[in-house]
Order: sequence, then structure tokens, then C-alpha cells
Amino acid sequence: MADAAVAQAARSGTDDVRPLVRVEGLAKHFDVSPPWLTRVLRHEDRTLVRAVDGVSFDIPAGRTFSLVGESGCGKSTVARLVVGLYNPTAGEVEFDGVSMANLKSRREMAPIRKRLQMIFQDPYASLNPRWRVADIVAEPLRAHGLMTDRRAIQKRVGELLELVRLSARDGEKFPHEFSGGQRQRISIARALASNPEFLVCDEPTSALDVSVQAQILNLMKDLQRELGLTYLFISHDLAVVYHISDYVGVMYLGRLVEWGTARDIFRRPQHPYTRMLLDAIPDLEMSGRQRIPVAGEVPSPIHPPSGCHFHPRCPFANERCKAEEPKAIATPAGGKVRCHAIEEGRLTEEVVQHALGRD
Ligand SMILES: Nc1ncnc2c1ncn2[C@@H]1O[C@H](COP(=O)(O)OP(=O)(O)OP(=O)(O)O)[C@@H](O)[C@H]1O
Repeated sequence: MADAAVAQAARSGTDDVRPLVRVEGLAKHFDVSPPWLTRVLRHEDRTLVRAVDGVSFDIPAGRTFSLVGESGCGKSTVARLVVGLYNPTAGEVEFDGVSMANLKSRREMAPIRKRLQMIFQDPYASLNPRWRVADIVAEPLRAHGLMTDRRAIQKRVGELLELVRLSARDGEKFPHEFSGGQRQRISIARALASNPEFLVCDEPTSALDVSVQAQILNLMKDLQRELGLTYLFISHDLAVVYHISDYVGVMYLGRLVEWGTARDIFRRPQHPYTRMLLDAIPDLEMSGRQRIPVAGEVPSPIHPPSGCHFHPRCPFANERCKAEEPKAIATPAGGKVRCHAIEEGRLTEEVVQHALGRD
């Protein structure tokens, strides 16, 4: 998508194409109370991990929305909620206008299931080592009852392997005969078998060498163009996100703190946390932004800080930040940010310079 069109789409709050996926107020709290106490504990006394705590975003058809944030901020949990591997504690996921919560039985789920697929980080763990690659790739075709004829399946598997730039003959081999990058190609071929429109990619290149990462990202971009795919892309690596995204959402302790077009998130980050994340990738060309050093580690999602979850690490936090959860406000570029300091106009250039010790 051209930059201008992406910017326009973000400004108006909608893209020029329909949202294929809508996530509204999504939450997932894991009950980690000791098992022997779960029968007697009242709900309010249970130990809950608030992995995801009220996340909303849209993904326009044919675009890539990336979720970024430090380890443990809830990215993978969002990914699993979106494909229906977890039931949400609150909120909902809508796919092509259908609320997933309304799909109660496997039969109702089936037509949607084959339209969305997931690619995982570790291609070693997700491929059965005892199966030939052809059977691995054919498995969704059989599972979804899409094809039964052996010849037709063989032909489709060959096409899928060629789609990911392997050869049809590779189907005869076993996963251990391939490199890490080739195995991720096999995972992608399998994910594409049911002809999905939407792929959720959870750190798909994190286990790979940097040069191989680039090849897989390029393949994913080519496939998106060729097949009109929509991606939800999960990564802690902003350099990777920079190359693949139309939109970016920055997560911190279960919440989105800033989201908008990739261009604006990278060129004009607003939230102090987004700026801190970007500081970790000094080699990207992003002129004109101020760097903010932020210390400390992500607190536990069992007892998240009050108010703005980021306040203990934020150089600009005041009493209101400690007490009150910030609402989403529009950024000058048309994205959204949750930050009292920005809302109150406190994050001026002088304040940032002072935080940097440059005044
Ligand atoms: N099944 C579970 N039971 C209990 N806690 C969980 C479960 N799954 C995730 N968590 C917790 O929820 C929080 C968010 O985890 P999640 O894996 O979604 O984060 P992430 O941003 O994807 O991090 P990473 O990149 O390390 O996977 C973490 O504190 C994690 O320990």
C-alpha cells in the first residue's frame, strides 16, 4: 500500500478497504491460583495473570498489522485469541463480519477455521519429524476435507511447495533434511494449503539467522501480494517489523499504548515506551526524533502497576499517571496513543531535552 494511502487510512480511522479482522476490548486473564485452592477461592481472591487487558484494533484486508513489545507483554496471547486457540475472558474477535464468539460448535467454526491459519516461531517443533513433507503439507487438506483424491492432493502439494520456492520433489523428504529457513517455508506451505485469507505469524523469523530472516520476510511479502493475504505479525524485533508492516501496535503489559501506520510509529513515535523501544534499533534511519532512555524491567502482569502501567519506568510520570488509566487520543499523524503527558501537552521538546540531560 502506498504511504499516502496508508496515512490517509489511519487519519480517517479506517482503511480504504474493509477490515477483515476486528479485535474489540480483548482480554485474557489466566488463573494461576494453586490448584488445591481453586474450589474455595472467590473470583476476586484468585491469582490472575492479566496477559491481555483490553486490546482493540482492526486489520484491513490485504494489509499487515504488527504487534510489538517486550517479552511477556501479551503478544502471543493476542495471536492465540485471534485464531481461536484461547477463549477470551472479555471482548471479541470478528472475522469478516462474523463474531467468533457466536461460533459455538466445531461445525460452525469449520468454514472460518480454514480461512485463518497460524505460523509459529519454531519450524522444528511444528513439523512432525516422522512424516514426509508431502504428508505434512497435505494434512490440512485432509483435515478440512478439502480434497480426497490422492492425485489431486499430490498435485496441490507440489504447487504449494513451489509457491514457497521449494520444489515438488522436496515432498519426498523428511523435515530433518532441510535447513531452518526451508523448514519455515514448509510451515508456510502447510499454512497456505487451505487457501486462507488471514495468517497469524507469531515470531516466524526469530529462530532464524539474519540473512535467512530476510529471505523468509521477502517470501511473505511476495505471497501477500500474489495471494492478497492479510497478516497479523507478532515480533519483539522492530527491525523485522519495520520491513513488513503497514500498521503497528505497541503493547505494554497487556495493553496497546500506541498504534498507527508503520511509517508514523517509526518516524514520529509519541509514547515514551515506543521511543524507548525504537532506541534499541539505532541502525534504522529515522531522522528527527528524540531518544528517551528508560530504565527498568517490565513488571509482573499478576500485579500490574495502577493507572498507566508504564508509569514506574516513565521519566514523565506524575500523580495522575499513577492513578488513572490513560484514554486513547489521536496523534498528530492520525494514530492513537494512551499517555497523560501527551494529552496534557507536557511532552514538549524542552521536557524531552531535559530528560535527556541536554539542557
Ligand atoms: N497459559 C498461560 N498460563 C499462565 N500465564 C500465561 C500463559 N500464557 C502466557 N502467560 C503469561 O502471560 C503473559 C503474556 O505472555 P505472552 O506469551 O502472551 O507474551 P509475549 O509478549 O508473546 O512474550 P514472549 O515474546 O516472551 O512470548 C506473560 O506474563 C506470560 O507468562
